[in-house]
Amino acid sequence: MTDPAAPPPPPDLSAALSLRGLWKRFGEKIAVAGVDLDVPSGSFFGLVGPNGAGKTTSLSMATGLLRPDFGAAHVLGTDLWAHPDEAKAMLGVLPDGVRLFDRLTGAQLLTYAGLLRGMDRDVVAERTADLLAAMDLVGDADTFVVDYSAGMTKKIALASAMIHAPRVLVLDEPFEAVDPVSAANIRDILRGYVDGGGTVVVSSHVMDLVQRMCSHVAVIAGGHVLAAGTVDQVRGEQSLEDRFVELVGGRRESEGLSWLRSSSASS
Ligand SMILES: Nc1ncnc2c1ncn2[C@@H]1O[C@H](COP(=O)(O)OP(=O)(O)OP(=O)(O)O)[C@@H](O)[C@H]1O
Repeated sequence: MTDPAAPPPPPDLSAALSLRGLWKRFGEKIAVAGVDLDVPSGSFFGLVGPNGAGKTTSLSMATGLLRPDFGAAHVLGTDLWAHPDEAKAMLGVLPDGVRLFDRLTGAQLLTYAGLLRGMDRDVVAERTADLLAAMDLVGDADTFVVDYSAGMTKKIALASAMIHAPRVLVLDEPFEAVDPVSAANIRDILRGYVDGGGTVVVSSHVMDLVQRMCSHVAVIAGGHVLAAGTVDQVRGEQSLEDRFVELVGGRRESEGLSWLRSSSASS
């Protein structure tokens, strides 16, 4: 946990993402309370934490979607809030609760994402075809995104985040609503991306997936980082899930819901 009085250490300019002293308050609610975090370049980094822990708020501030009240974020040594264009060119982001231009078809949306990034039209066409194939969306390339299922929408949003071949991918819950075969395909794509020198940051509630897939993990709760390091360092001799529960606490006895048990229903 960060001592609010202590100045944060200087950023790690070699890290893919280096967050220092990030704070965010919404009205009375302090969502993020002094997050310091380094995501090593070339890592597959999992961000885990209970509901409302501050994961999405931290990732939004780390990727230029939300301005912090205090603190700084560096992307591969570039100060995000001082040089947003330069830093954002290196980032691919799958935000939480994606809102897309859904009156476009899947193919049009990818083309639009590539052209917005200033890419050459031929390269965009080639990558659009590759990404549609990789995401198993070729058959729905000409369907409007508004008519996509939740999992298909997640996949086309992920493809949009990748079209400019960013050096760092930041993905908020990328596997939510995605079917197991597509999830396995996406995991393969992400592993290949990391093997090729990219860095992936994923937030997830699925501990087993993070333990299997990620090289590094940070546990965040109450707006603070409780533990961070390699997955083995953080989990020690336990499973990541057990370690998470130990760090975060919060297991509740369900006695309070005795009225929900049919055997005790009397009124
Ligand atoms: N725009 C907002 N206005 C007010 N409160 C907000 C806003 N965004 C987030 N919060 C609050 O900040 C806290 C952290 O939210 P955040 O979405 O970052 O959590 P999270 O760890 O991503 O949660 P989850 O796992 O449930 O997605 C929560 O208490 C949330 O209610």
